[in-house]
Amino acid sequence: MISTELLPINVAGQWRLGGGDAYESLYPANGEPIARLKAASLADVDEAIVRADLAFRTSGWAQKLPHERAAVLHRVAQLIREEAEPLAQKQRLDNGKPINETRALVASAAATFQFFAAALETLEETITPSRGPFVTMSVHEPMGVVAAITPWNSPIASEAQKLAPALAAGNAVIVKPAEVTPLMALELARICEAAGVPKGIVSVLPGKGSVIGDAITKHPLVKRVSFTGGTTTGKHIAHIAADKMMPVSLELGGKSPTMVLEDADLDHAVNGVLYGIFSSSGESCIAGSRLFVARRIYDEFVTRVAEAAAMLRVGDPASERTQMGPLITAKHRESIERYVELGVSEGGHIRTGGVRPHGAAFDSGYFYTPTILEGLTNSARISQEEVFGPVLVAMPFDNEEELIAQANDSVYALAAGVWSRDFKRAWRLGRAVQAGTVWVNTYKQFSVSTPFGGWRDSGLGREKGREGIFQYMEQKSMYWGTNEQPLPWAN
Ligand SMILES: NC(=O)c1ccc[n+]([C@@H]2O[C@H](COP(=O)([O-])OP(=O)(O)OC[C@H]3O[C@@H](n4cnc5c(N)ncnc54)[C@H](O)[C@@H]3O)[C@@H](O)[C@H]2O)c1
Ligand SMILES: O=S(=O)(O)c1ccc(CO)cc1
Repeated sequence: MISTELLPINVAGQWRLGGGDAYESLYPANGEPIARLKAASLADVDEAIVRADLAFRTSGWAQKLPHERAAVLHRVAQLIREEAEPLAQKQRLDNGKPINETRALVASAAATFQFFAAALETLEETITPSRGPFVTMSVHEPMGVVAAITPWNSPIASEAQKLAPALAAGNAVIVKPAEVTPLMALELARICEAAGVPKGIVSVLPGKGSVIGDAITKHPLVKRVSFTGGTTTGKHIAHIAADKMMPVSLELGGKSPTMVLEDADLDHAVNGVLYGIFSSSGESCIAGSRLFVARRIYDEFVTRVAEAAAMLRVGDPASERTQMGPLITAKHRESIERYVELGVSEGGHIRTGGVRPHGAAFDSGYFYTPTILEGLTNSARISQEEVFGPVLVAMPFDNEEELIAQANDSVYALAAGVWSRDFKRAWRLGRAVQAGTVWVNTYKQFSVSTPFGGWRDSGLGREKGREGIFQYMEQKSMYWGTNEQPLPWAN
């Protein structure tokens, strides 16, 4: 247990107990409580947003010069790095990911603050070509209060990805973390305050999405929602946003295809496929959950992937040797088990996995074995729906045309992988596959300077990259008259 005391939440700079129901955050590896807190109430939501709006207008945060705000964000990055190990351990407890993964997420959160601090300092507004007796320019203004709604699967990284550009842009930010993983957002708010972000500019309101997230989205003072989570929730938020004429960005689900061609470096591809689906226990939006393998090498390749999957070290997230930890909750594991049963009822057979691991070490946590299904087509429900767990569907293909048709036959279009030594084929497939991100001869690599987002049901808008900061700003075109030529009605 991190603390037996009820943890305070952050209502526009006031650290206090939430007004909602008390609940416990559980360690997915053993189901034991690690923290207790009270969720935000609807009154907390309203108070946080009204006070955030006041802080936006009066704290001076939005008026700071870019290099001054950037200095604060650089300090946030530095403080995250100074506290990296305790943060990683806390996130391990909150979310159950293996410690090596939580360390990488903490490092990426620091890098994200550093990147947006640098982006802010070097941001250029544009003077546009004039077409009259005036000087024209395009500038950007902060929006006011913006909301960041995040899922449970990569807490500190998802929150940093929204908080850093939104703060860089000069806004006040309401963070609504997933109910089951509230700790990292609270830690980031504490660090932002310590680094010099004025009180009231960051709030953290944990609680049920359908209540707290909904109220935040509908609030008239909230000028933008940046949402990461499931597609159904994202569509619901998009409807609310349409009614408010509010811009949204939606980072949603995926069912990403990985394509392995006959000429691929198979050692490399086996590792890439395993990492793509089984890292983070498959609880990853970009999990490579549909594997298409050239028929000529299908048996050999899938045998190698299945043998390696069965050898993955599933277990204690605290151990540096662990490759796959537990799933997030007992309920989520049940949903994955139902998907595997569905796959079997649709005609699939389990090549490996498909069970809970046995042994005392696993009894009270939410563990599941790396699972591969074969014998299914791309139109099976388990090939079409996001499982969000360690379940791979493997399918052979006969030619490129059929491969692309199947890879693109999905409501999702978030990511894709291509494995081939033939540059021309890899280029052709990489350009033909419909996805927000394509990895060629690698998978699940990220750079904060490269935009990320999905097509179709995988989302709207892009995060990261220098342009990511503009999501949180309104654009303004300015015309400066030069008085060289009178307006038509001049007297
Ligand atoms: N594309 C990406 O970048 C990306 C990254 C990570 C996860 N995801 C997706 O997230 C999903 C898993 O996360 P999840 O189960 O937490 O998703 P979710 O949609 O259930 O919840 C995400 C967040 O939205 C909140 N929420 C729920 N209902 C809401 C409502 N009506 N109004 C406002 N907020 C609401 C939740 O409390 C949580 O904070 C998967 O589909 C995964 O693919 C996408
Ligand atoms: O693998 S995930 O944790 O789902 C994830 C989160 C965010 C991003 C965007 O940088 C990519 C993958």
